[in-house]
Amino acid sequence: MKFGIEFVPNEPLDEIVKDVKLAEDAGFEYVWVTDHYNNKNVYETLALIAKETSTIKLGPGVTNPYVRGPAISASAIATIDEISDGRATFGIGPGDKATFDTLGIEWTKPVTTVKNAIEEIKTLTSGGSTPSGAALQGAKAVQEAIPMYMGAQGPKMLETSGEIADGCLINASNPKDFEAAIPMIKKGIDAAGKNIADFDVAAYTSTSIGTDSEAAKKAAKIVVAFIAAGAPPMVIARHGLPEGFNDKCGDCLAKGDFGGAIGLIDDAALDAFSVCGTPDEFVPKIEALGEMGVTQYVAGSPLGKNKEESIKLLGEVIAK
Ligand SMILES: C[C@H](OP(=O)(O)OC[C@@H](O)[C@@H](O)[C@@H](O)Cn1c2nc(=O)[nH]c(=O)c-2cc2ccc(O)cc21)C(=O)N[C@@H](CCC(=O)N[C@@H](CCC(=O)O)C(=O)O)C(=O)O
Repeated sequence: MKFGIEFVPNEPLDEIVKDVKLAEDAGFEYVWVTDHYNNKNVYETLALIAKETSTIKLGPGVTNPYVRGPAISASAIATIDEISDGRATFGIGPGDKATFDTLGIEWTKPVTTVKNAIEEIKTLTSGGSTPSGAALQGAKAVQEAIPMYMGAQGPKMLETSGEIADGCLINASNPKDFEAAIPMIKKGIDAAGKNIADFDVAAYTSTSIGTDSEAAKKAAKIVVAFIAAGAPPMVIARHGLPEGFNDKCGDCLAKGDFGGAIGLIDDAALDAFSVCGTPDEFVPKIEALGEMGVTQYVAGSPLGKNKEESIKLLGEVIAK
């Protein structure tokens, strides 16, 4: 199992760099930086991380092809690849409609748009030019191809990731979600005549680890409430949660009743949408994900009550 860690660039950048260095020392192989227009810029954050680290692979987890055209993303990730001396990875997903409505950006044909973007970025970063004549000159074309990952959850997006990408980052924490997702990815892999052994299935989880199990669970509840609120009814049913559970969470959150939302999150909901507990409790949960075909465990927000302690404890899990 490979281990990755997610950072959201909405805190002081020197804090993020310090925590990424801790993660690198703890044995993490990947750092994924989220990309939302209202946070700090993903590429400037990655550049700082690249300068201050030496082994961890790094990339956007995930950007989208609507706020930046493929050629701009290609230039940005080729630059990160140069700064990091060949450690860049690239995660791209379709983004979400609400964000693009806010930005006044038309969000159409997400599968096709992501697919075309990946093809174009692959061409440009390996020194080629697009049919319209775009080509990277100053942004050094990379020696090794930069691994392409897709942020995907829907059936078509998952299938497309198998077909054209090197891996995918799936926002899910429970083996049941991968039981459903991996056959869809495999459909794309088979259609492209590729081998699933060469594909990285990353569980982009909500993680909360601590020496005190109950405190770790408590720290995850608000994040799980947001995840549950965004989960489609099919996923709610998959995890045996009561019908309308997502709407109940969403209603509380919409009213700003965070106490009410947290009150809804019981162990069943925590188990469905997060991985929580002590290092000893983590091991069987990560093994269960591995048995379902997950090849990279990405520790996502909140990590735990105390980020530094959580990164060190996750290092203990990595070492097991
Ligand atoms: C578009 C959507 O795809 P999805 O995979 O479910 O998208 C949900 C999320 O993955 C997407 O919002 C991501 O951008 C969210 N996301 C992030 N989104 C961000 O904006 N920033 C982030 O940092 C971020 C991180 C992230 C990490 C992991 C992860 O899994 C997702 C992440 C969907 O509805 N897909 C369906 C329908 C696709 C569709 O629209 N099909 C149409 C059009 C087909 C075409 O496009 O050609 C059709 O069939 O006619 C499907 O895949 O089957």
